[in-house]
Amino acid sequence: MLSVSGIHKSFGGVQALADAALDCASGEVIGLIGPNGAGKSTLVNVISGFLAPDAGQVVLDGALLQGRTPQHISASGIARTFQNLRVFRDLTVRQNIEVASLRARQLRRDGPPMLGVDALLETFGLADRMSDAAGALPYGTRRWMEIARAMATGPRILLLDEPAAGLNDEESDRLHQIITRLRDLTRIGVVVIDHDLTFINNVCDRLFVMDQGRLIASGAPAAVWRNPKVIEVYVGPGTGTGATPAVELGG
Ligand SMILES: Nc1ncnc2c1ncn2[C@@H]1O[C@H](COP(=O)(O)OP(=O)(O)OP(=O)(O)O)[C@@H](O)[C@H]1O
Repeated sequence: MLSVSGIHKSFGGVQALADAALDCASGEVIGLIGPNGAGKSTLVNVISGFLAPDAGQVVLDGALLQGRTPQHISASGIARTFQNLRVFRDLTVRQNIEVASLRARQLRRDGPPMLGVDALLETFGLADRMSDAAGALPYGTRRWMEIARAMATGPRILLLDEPAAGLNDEESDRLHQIITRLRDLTRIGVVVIDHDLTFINNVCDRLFVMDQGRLIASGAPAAVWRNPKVIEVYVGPGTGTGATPAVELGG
C-alpha cells in the first residue's frame, strides 16, 4: 500500500538520506528505528510532504506523492503526528478533533473516515475530557488527543513520530493497546518511529533499521535483532559477528 524507495536527501553537505526505503501494508504496524541522526525524521518528513526529496518515490496505492504539499498528502490518506505535541491549546479536546475531521472532509472526496469524532473520543478514552481545554490536559492525554486528531483525517497510513517519548510504563502499554485497536478497527497501516525498543518490539510486525541515511535491515523483529549490522549499530563496533546483543530488547 505505502511504498517508499530510493529516497535521497541532502542538507548542504550533509547527506541525511541515501537510498532510504520502507513499505507498509494495510493492517500492518511497522517500526522505523536507528540511532540519533540516522535519518528517521527526515524520511517521515519526506513521506508526509514537509520536505521534498532530491530523488526517490513515495507511492500510496499506486499514486506518486513525493514532492507534493503536506495538505495534498494528508488528503491522499497519510496522517502524521510530530515529536513535539502540536495542539490548539485554547480549543477543547472535542473541538481539536472536530477541526481535523472538518478540514479532512473539505479536502477529501472519498467519503467520511471510518471512525467519527465520537468513536475516536471513545477509542482513545477521551470522552470524559472532551470539554476540557487541550492546553490544560496532562501530557499523556494530550498525546492521545494528538493521535486521535490524526485519525480524524481518515488516513490509510498513520505516521507516529516518537509517540512513546515522555510516557510512563502504564501509558506506553495504553499506547500499544490503542495502536493495535486502531489497526484492527480500520486496517490502516501504522509507521512508528521510537527510541523505546521494548515498545517498538512489542507493537511492530516488522522493523526497518536505518543508519547514516541508509536502510541496513528490515524484517520481523526477532530476525532483525540477530542481524550483525543491527547489532553493530546498537551495541558497538566489533560486535557484529556472532555476538548476542547485550541490550535488553524486550519482545
Ligand atoms: N534541516 C536540516 N538541516 C541540516 N541538517 C539536517 C536537517 N535535518 C536533519 N539534518 C541532518 O540530517 C541527518 C538525519 O537527521 P534526522 O533528524 O532525520 O535523524 P533521526 O534519525 O530522526 O535522529 P533522531 O533520532 O535524533 O531524531 C542528521 O545528520 C541531521 O543533523
